[in-house]
Amino acid sequence: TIALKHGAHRMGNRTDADMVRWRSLRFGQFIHWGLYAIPAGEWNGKTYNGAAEWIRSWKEMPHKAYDQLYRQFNPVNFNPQQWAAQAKAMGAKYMIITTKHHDGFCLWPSKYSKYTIAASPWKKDLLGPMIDAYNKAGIDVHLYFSIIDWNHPDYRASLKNAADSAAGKRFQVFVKNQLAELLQRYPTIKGFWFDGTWDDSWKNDGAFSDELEQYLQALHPGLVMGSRLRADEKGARHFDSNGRLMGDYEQGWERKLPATIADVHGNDWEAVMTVPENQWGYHAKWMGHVKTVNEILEMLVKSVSLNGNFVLNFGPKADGTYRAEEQQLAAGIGEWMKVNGAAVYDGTYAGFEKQDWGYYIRKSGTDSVYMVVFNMPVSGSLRVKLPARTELTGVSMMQGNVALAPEWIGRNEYFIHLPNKQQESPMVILLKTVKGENKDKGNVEKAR
Ligand SMILES: COc1ccc([C@H]2[C@H](O)[C@H](O)[C@H](C)N2C)cc1
Repeated sequence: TIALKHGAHRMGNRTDADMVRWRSLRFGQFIHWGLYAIPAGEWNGKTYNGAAEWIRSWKEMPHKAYDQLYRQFNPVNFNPQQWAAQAKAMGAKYMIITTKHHDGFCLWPSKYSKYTIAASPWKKDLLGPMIDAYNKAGIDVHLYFSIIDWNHPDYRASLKNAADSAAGKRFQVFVKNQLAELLQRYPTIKGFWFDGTWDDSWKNDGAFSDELEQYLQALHPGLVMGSRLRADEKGARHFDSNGRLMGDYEQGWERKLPATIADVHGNDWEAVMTVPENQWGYHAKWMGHVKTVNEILEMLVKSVSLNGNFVLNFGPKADGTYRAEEQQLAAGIGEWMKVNGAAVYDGTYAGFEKQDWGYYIRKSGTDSVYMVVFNMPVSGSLRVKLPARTELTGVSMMQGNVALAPEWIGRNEYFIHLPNKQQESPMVILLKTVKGENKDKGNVEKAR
């Protein structure tokens, strides 16, 4: 291995209470909200085909015009209690809110910037009421913070000369001050979700990102921060130059999921997902495919089956309301989670051989294994192959707690014959297992 001062400092996952909690939550809500919701992907009658929150980088959008939008930001229909109730009904257990996106506009009245909500017609802090409402609803809050800041005069994508380096140093002080300010103002937040850390100015100062992580942990012990914050002193990001994960979980799964358990290398990880193909902030015209309830449920269940968290993104309008598609999606997901959430919360990789019908999820630290069926076989019979030294002591449908009698079909394999092959939504079956020898057939009958 290469000697590193600013690479990973920990082998293996964190095991402290704050990380155990983060891992148990499994399902989060991302919220991208800011000035970009005003143009909403359109300007001067033209539609921007990129991500709405990046419209300032569009050649048709003059920077000056974008930078004046704060004068119009007045979310008169903002209702944080309603937002929290919607998230709770959906079954989200944590929420990540954009404190400031790459445009640098702060949703809180930061004393380190003039480009904040205090300068808008709304004037008042938006983060505090949100954090209070979500915490009251029993939902943890994490803060998204973009290092890239298109508004700040000292931001540099790369440091080309002494003047750049001086600006870069001033900018690092600004970043540290704003983060400390957020922790001081919002002491109940559980983590930071860093973004905009791909520019050379950041990548080439791994030492700063390392010191910043340690500074924030010292200020707020237990804080959960993903790998996106970090570079090592050789410019390696997420994974250091020895291939070891930096930060508390792998944070690279953006609009994509790992395929198999091998892809996650035993690390904690989290996937973040948009409802359309690539829109985080509110875009008036969603183009292309909009994901359905069952598609999102499969991504959530697959993530948990591979030991990860899944976060679904919402982009509120400039007035503080949600578009109908997002409201319907939240409600539909919530309906399924109300009945089947036990299979998701506190879920982990089960250690069973993957089958085509869907995913296994083990309730953390127990012998209870859930089968979440997405692909009903034409036979209506679900194949289960038990891992070594595992015996099956009970099988039941989650819905209605109906007992099922599996058929032993040789060695460590069983068929679970389902009475009804029809399925409109993912079906959950609970397997009770015990550690033991894979004795001869029918040990389920004996155990009954
Ligand atoms: C492909 O380059 C990207 C894609 C997404 C992003 C930003 C999005 O604006 C959103 O905030 C997402 C979480 N982040 C990675 C930045 C650069």
